Amino acid sequence: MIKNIKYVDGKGFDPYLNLALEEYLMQNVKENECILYLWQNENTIVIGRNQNPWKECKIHEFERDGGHLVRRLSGGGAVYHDQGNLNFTFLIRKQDYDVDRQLEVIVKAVRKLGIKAEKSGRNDITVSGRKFSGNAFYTRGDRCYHHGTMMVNSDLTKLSGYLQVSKEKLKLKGVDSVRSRVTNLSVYHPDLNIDILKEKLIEAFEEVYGQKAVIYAQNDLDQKALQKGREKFSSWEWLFGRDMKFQYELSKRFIWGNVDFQFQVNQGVVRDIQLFSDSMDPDFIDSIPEYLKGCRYENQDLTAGLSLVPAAIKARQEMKEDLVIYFTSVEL
Ligand SMILES: Nc1ncnc2c1ncn2[C@@H]1O[C@H](COP(=O)(O)OC(=O)CCCC[C@@H]2CCSS2)[C@@H](O)[C@H]1O
Repeated sequence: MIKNIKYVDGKGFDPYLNLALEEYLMQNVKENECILYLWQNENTIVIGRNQNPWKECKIHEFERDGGHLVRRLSGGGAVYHDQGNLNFTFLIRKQDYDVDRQLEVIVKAVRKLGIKAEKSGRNDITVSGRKFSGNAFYTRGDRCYHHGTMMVNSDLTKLSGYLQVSKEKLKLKGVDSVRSRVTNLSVYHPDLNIDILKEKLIEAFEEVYGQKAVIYAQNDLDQKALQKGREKFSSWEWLFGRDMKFQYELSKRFIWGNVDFQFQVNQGVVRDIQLFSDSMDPDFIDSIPEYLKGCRYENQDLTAGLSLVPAAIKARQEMKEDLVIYFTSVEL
């Protein structure tokens, strides 16, 4: 039985620190307590725990434009966050975990604004058939969380520009583009802003749980533990070094011929590589794989590997240069 409800007002916009705080709150949630954490990220793509970042978004373009990529603990798909999006997390012990009750808080808050929100499918909340909130869930031992997004006035051009959603997935959802699937709450309530939404969420939280929410004392937080969490969430290993076997293919036509690369990447590192080419210099092509094996599957490392390939003959020098130039900017 929930006896205490608490509220955490997220302060910064650093996605790695925010996720560290979310995990910390989960680890520290007490029995009979429900914590509602409201938070925002700046310009971030959050992928699900088991997702392949290279497949889900245009990482290089996004990071070049100042975006942050984050992998969360919960499963599900990739979502885009900016300061027009508010995230909520309910942190709670397993015996009191109740997704319907938690969702009631969200739906009730939005309905207070005169917007007809509805739960839809496995993890969406929609208005007029369009998604403004995606939800995901996580359990560790007897601690759980349920979190979700709420788009108030997010930049939908960026959202659909950086996320790469497969045609199959869109078809499955019965839409033909990412953009047509989502919406902002401000479309239905032009004066809406994040502060008003927060207010309504707290009101609904108190009504659904039948008590006053106490503000969670943030000055008692263990800063060391939070920094450690932040390091984990921002580490290369956590983001890319997952134990996933996958294959990539790249194709490029140069003046001197066509090259098809097939990469086997595991834990972010090229384990195997095959090259197919109609080049007139097969020995040169054959010499490449051993220099790329063991590189990280990222432009800089692959380019560094390629630059070690010996190419004494002038024609080979030119081929090598073409390849290095190609690998400095190709979208992996
Ligand atoms: N911010 C946001 N809100 C709602 N829907 C979004 C958002 N960004 C993208 N999308 C749409 O959802 C699908 C992915 O839907 P899909 O159902 O695959 O995944 C999710 O919903 C996951 C929600 C995770 C919520 C966490 C809460 C705190 S950290 S992230 C994407 O292709 C877009 O069409």
